[in-house]
Amino acid sequence: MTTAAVIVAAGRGSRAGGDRPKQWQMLAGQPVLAHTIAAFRGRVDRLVVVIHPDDRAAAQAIAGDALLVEGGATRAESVRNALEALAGSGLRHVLIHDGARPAVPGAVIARVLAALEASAGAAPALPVTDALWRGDGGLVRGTQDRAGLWRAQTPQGFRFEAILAAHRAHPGGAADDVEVARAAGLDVAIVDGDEANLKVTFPGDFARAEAMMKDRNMDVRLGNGYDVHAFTEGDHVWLCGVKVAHDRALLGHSDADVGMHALTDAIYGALAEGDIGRHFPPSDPQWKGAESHIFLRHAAGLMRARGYELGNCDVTLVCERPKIGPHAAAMQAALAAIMGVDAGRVGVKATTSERLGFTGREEGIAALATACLVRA
Ligand SMILES: Nc1ccn([C@@H]2O[C@H](COP(=O)(O)OP(=O)(O)OP(=O)(O)O)[C@@H](O)[C@H]2O)c(=O)n1
Ligand SMILES: C[C@](O)(CO)[C@H](O)COP(=O)(O)O
Repeated sequence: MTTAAVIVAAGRGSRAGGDRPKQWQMLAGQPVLAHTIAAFRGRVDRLVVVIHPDDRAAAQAIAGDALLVEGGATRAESVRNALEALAGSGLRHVLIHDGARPAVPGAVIARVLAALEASAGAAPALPVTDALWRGDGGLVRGTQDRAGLWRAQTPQGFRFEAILAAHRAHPGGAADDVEVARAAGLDVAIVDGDEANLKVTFPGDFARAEAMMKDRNMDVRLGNGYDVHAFTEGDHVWLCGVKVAHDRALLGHSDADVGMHALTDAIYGALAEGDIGRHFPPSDPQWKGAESHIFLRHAAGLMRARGYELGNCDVTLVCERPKIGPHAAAMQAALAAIMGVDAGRVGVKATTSERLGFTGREEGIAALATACLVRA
């Protein structure tokens, strides 16, 4: 395991108003916190959500496999509780994010992760663009030079052991984890933040966050993939990540998983990134006999690096035999795990070609796939 995300959501949201804490109010049909958790799925190896003890039942309903940890009286205490819960698990990096920032773009998370390769800490921020005043009693009393001033956002990322030690040594009262890290002498790189990554703080922020999400959901990309592999002698085939016993095998440079290849090409297609052959040339001997999850994992990684997430995908296998129905659920689960998405976003089905053509004559298997990518 290398990277975890800690999502702090134990506050009471007193400034946001409403009949429940802001992270439990609805936004685009789901609790604020459900959007925040979804933004990190598939991007980190482990998720921790820090909750208030009163919210355990609500949190269990949306947390999936995330670890739930109880928070403290301040944000810093909540973060510390999560870091202590992760201590000793061999983590390299940790991203610490406000549960109240539900519209964090995937590209911001990717920028923080990339910057951590060269720095002990990295955090997104936006430069201050408005003039700054000091005011008192309703009057402007002075001005403040804005040069070099930034508006801090999250996720703030750190080498795990370094930020754990920094929190243990800090006296408390820090506004964020960058302050804690700097107090311990760590360098923190600034990466580009995003206006969409606003923190829901006041009542009007719910509508702003929802508008940001709607704009983003309009950026939809479709890709299709098609692949064929011929039968040869053997006793099993690999289809959509599942080994299926059969009286033939599929012939190919890799493991010839025709369904996974079609899906991988559909994702590359949606990104205008060519096909598997461009990224893993068949002329390169290192890919001989390669397991196809390497290709699909790469396509899913590229999708996230470009700031997209999988809306859904659908694979159709065309063959007379083997029968796919009994394996379809396992295939959905295998593809979903490789791409880091819920199985409900992955369709796998099959058809025969009514004994017509090369699939009908059982000379090989064909596969078609469609992938829908949405701006993360
Ligand atoms: N004891 C606390 C306080 C805050 N937070 C979390 O830290 C994030 C940023 O804090 P803020 O926006 O100040 O949230 P609240 O403390 O809930 O809001 P308010 O100050 O308006 O009460 C939020 O996701 C909040 O849930 C936390 O986990 N534990
Ligand atoms: C961590 C933070 O989101 C950085 O902008 C912020 O400091 C926490 O929120 P608060 O409103 O300052 O409590």
